Formats: sequence, structure tokens, C-alpha cells
Amino acid sequence: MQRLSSQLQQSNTPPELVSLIDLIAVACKDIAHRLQQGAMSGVLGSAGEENVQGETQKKLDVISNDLLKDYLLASGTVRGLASEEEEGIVAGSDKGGYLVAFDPLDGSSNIDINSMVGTIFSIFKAPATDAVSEQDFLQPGRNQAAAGYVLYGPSVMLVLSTGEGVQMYTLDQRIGEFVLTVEKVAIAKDTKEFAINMSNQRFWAEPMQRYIGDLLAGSDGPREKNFNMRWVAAMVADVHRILCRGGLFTYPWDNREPNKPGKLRLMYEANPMGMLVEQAGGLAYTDTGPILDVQPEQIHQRVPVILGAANEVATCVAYHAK
Ligand SMILES: O=P(O)(O)OC[C@H]1O[C@](O)(COP(=O)(O)O)[C@@H](O)[C@@H]1O
Ligand SMILES: [Mg+2]
Ligand SMILES: [Mg+2]
Repeated sequence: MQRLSSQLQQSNTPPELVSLIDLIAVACKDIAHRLQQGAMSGVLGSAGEENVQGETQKKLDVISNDLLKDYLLASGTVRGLASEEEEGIVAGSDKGGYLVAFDPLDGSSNIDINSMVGTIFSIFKAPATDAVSEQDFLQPGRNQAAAGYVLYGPSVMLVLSTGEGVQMYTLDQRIGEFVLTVEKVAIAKDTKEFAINMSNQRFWAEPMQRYIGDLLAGSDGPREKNFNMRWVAAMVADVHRILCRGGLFTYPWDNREPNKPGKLRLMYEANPMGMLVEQAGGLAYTDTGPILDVQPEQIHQRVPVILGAANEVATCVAYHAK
């Protein structure tokens, strides 16, 4: 049985990064415990506040954010934090070598129906500056030192990349430790499964209308095969399915709010998932090219996302080039 920290110590991961990932794992075990207690822990429902993006915060969004913040800031390994639930960056220790961006609770509308949610994180090396600023975070995802998520499902799983492929760990509740359960994740290049919120169909741009239209036409259409569709409404769970059994996931631009480039956030949703998908042999694109090459302009920036099976992502992207 290979535990998370011993597995990381055996790889080329710097010791400070091992401690940081370990700490994120500890915070997520705490979040998992509160989720499992459900209504008994009094954490369900809305906190009655809005976050910086005008969305209602769930109590658990706030609790998960505070837990991660407290654990990480106490550690001394973190120079600064950025979170979906924090308007600006939060300064950490001057001696900390890393910056962490996170979505403390992804898919939070699933909490009240006891469905899957997760925590997504992205880690960069902190540049050598005197005082940490938002500018330090605005690095392309290609620079990530590590990225991953914890999925709170029937089992609690930590999925991680430090740039040497993607590993999956499962929380062994008997010993309270994440143990290695998948050593090398690989996404098949072709697929017959896609994930998109179909209720937004009439709002999509024309290339996405055409692409999805051709998938829906199945064996009678130009793709000459039938496609299945899934949508969990938690990116973390939809991407987990893709890492386990393949597929394509997209949250495209749509014209409901034309000024917003998409729904998903670059720094703590698209970038970390982009790294995992590329490290597993898939592709992760936005409308201008690979997600990991996007130069961020602000920490809460949104991007259209198309990721998963390499050949299918390339096909979808080609519709946009026509
Ligand atoms: O409800 P929709 O429009 O289908 O959106 C679902 C998407 O929204 C998200 O829940 C956004 O994440 P948060 O819950 O962290 O805001 C994604 O995880 C998911 O893919
Ligand atoms: Mg999210
Ligand atoms: Mg969230």
C-alpha cells in the first residue's frame, strides 16, 4: 500500500511541495468529513451572502474556503492564495515558496441533493518578489508545479499531477490516509461520449451548434457513430469521468451574458484540469488555443473550455476554425 506522502517522496517532487500537497489533502479530509455528516453537521443551505461573482454562497463554500485558508496559511509554505470565494489574493508567509489558487467547493449546487462535489487546486512556484501581489499569480497554466482535485463521491479521491503523469489516490477511511489506487491515468484518444449542458443549446455560437448537432445525428450523420451524453453539473465529477473512461467535456461561450467569455474560471478550474488532462494524454483547449498557454489577465477570469479525448477535442476545435 503506497501512501500519498511516501509516493511523492519517491518521485522528484521537492520536499516543500510534498508538504504543501499533504496539507491540502489534510484540509480536504476535513471538508470530506463535514460533507459526510450532511444535515447533521448543520452545513447545508445558503450562507445568504454573495461571492465576488454575484453568486449565492453555500455555507459549505464558505466553510471549505476558510478551512483551506487556515491550514495553508498556518503552514508557512505558501506565499499567497487565490480562491473563488476571495475577491483579492490573500498574502501568506514571506518565506513561502508557492502560490495556490483553488476552487474550495466545485459543483456546489449539488450539495443539497447529496451529489458529487470537489475541491480543485493549482500550485505555482512563487516568483522572487518582495511582497506578493495579484501579478505574481498571473502566470500561464503551463508553469503549474502541480495541480489536482479531491472528489467527494461514494469514495473520496485525490487526483494529482506534479508533471509526471496523473495519479489517483483513494481515501482509506480505516487509516485516514490517501493511498495510491491508479498509478498512471491515460485518456483514450477517441470517444463516443460527450458532456455539455444541453439546455443552453440555443445560446451557443454557430460552430458549437454544428459540432453538437453532428454528434446528436449519430450513425445517420457525418460522424457515422452514436454518442452518449452525461452532465453531472460539477466540473470535478465530469472531468473525473473523462480521466476514468474517456470522453469530451465542454462549457463553451454562450450569448446569455455576451460579455462573459464563458462560465468556468481559468485560474482554479480550467488550468488545473487542463494540466491533468494533458498529463493523461488528452487535450485541453479554449477558443484561442491550449488552455495552458493562456496569459491570465486577472485571477477570476473566465474561459470557454473544451477538454478530453485528444482526437475528439481536435475535431471540435476544427469546427471553430471552419
Ligand atoms: O449549472 P451549469 O450551468 O450546468 O454549470 C455547471 C458548472 O458550474 C460549476 O458548478 C461551477 O463551479 P462552482 O460550483 O464552483 O461555482 C462547474 O463545476 C460545472 O461544470
Ligand atoms: Mg467550480
Ligand atoms: Mg466553487
